[in-house]
Amino acid sequence: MEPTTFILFGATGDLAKRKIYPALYNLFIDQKLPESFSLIGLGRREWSDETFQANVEQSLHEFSRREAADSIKIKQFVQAFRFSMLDIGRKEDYEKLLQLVEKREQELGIPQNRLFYLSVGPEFFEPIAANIQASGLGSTQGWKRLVIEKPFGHDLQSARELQENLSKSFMEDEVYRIDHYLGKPMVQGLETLRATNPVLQALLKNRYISNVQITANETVGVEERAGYYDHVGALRDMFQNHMLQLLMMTAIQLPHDSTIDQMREKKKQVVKALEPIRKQDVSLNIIRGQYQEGSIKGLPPAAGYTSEPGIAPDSMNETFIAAKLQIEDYFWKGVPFYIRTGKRMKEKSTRIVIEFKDPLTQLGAASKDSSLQPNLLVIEMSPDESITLQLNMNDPQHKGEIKPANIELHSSRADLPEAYENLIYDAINGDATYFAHWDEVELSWQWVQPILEAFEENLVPLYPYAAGSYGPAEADELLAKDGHHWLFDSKDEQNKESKQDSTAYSLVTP
Ligand SMILES: NC(=O)C1=CN([C@@H]2O[C@H](COP(=O)(O)OP(=O)(O)OC[C@H]3O[C@@H](n4cnc5c(N)ncnc54)[C@H](OP(=O)(O)O)[C@@H]3O)[C@@H](O)[C@H]2O)C=CC1
Ligand SMILES: O=C1O[C@H](COP(=O)(O)O)[C@@H](O)[C@H](O)[C@H]1O
Repeated sequence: MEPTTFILFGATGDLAKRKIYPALYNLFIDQKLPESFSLIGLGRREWSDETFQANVEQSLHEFSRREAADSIKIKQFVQAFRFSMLDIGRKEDYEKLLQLVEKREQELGIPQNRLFYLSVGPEFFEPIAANIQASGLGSTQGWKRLVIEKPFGHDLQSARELQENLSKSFMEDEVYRIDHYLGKPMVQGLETLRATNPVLQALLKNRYISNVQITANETVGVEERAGYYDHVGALRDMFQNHMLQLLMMTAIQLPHDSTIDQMREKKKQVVKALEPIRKQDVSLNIIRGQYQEGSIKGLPPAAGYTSEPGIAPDSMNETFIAAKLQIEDYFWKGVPFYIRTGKRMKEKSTRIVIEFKDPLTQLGAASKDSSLQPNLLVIEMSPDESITLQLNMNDPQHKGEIKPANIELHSSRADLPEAYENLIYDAINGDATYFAHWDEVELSWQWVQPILEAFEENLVPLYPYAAGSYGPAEADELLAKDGHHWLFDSKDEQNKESKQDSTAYSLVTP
């Protein structure tokens, strides 16, 4: 791996301590960091290197997936860390930073490979990129990369403006837009699952598939992020980025071992093929909701959204969204994709469910056997990671009866890398496969824009739902009018019964 200087804006912030330091530490333990690695943390606080290192160490104790008990390893890890005070708007701070970066490069005898990680609010992306360029930090003799956190823009126009400004300082292949869902191991495995298994590849098309459901439900509420979330809502926070990326990763068709360019082109084609939604039709296909007081898993009632600290009492911001989308291409035409995401839901669950058609009904069998459950392929990403195939089998104890059987594959490794580990590793190695390309981001905003406008103009009702539920009843009706229902929820009685009755074959992969 190439020697790297990791320059972290926002080194004193929440994301750095909860995600970035633990990810770097786990890469270090797994020997997946370059041998010559130097990190320079930036913020306005007057921290010495020692205070910075102590804060990093503390964050490992609090947030690392691995117990950070080996004090020798931790000391080795943090000795690469230095701190420099920097106010984003002060040009002279960048000159001081350049001197420190060059000093460290000389001390370590390493080339000028610089990775700038912007773990700061989006209003700072442009001034930082411009100052990197103006100060000479960006004129390296090695490579330079810019890793930026979400959100990338607030709507289509602001995203375009941001892109235009960033492109004055960084080329597109130097920009790594983080979408942490693309770092999740199950998401990264989707393409391989399909491309290397002809049995799945053959079936993943409209001829055999009834519908696809993508869910990212959370039990947490707005937490301490009211200032951010109340201006953003579920549509911008989750749907425009994470959920549409999951849709692209589910729908792309690629040969095994395809290149990054092929993958990006195919992802782009998927969003391009999404049937556009007109502002006046938004309420037909999109349900928005806001959580009210309610109890999750028998705990004391959680406050309603508008009673949360920092939220406007009359806020019309959505904390839930459910949508029906159609991909107008050769493979998926006619297959509805249902997407939903919400806060304060009954359970934490991120999953993709693919429901297969019932060939018996299709072939016009005299009467459909109502005990038959649909075949399902379920990809669970959170809280556990697994792949389940639901099939129908003869119940050996009651001859002639047909029962669903779930074949569940899960990894025996309890310590799978976290999304940030995968993504930071890739950024250091210059592999942008699992980062969002500008074309995808722009097309996603383009598709979402009429929905943003319809919400702003109040053309879509804001349905209340109780905390601890599965969202407003209208989200169920969205599917019911097509003859479907949300699958694999624990309230999914049909599925619950079938699970109770079903034979489970649990396979653990090495
Ligand atoms: N926290 C999370 O879970 C997630 C965050 N994100 C994104 O990550 C980014 C960072 O979020 P988060 O860590 O939560 O934010 P915080 O508010 O916790 O941290 C902000 C950081 O920015 C620095 N900062 C603010 N103003 C200035 C300035 N004028 N000059 C120099 N540094 C400044 C602060 O340093 P100091 O105060 O020392 O100046 C601090 O380190 C945001 O874009 C957010 O949307 C994305 C996904 C999840
Ligand atoms: O990006 C975000 O994601 C989290 C949910 O991430 P997950 O990996 O726990 O599913 C969400 O809570 C947050 O609001 C959003 O900004």
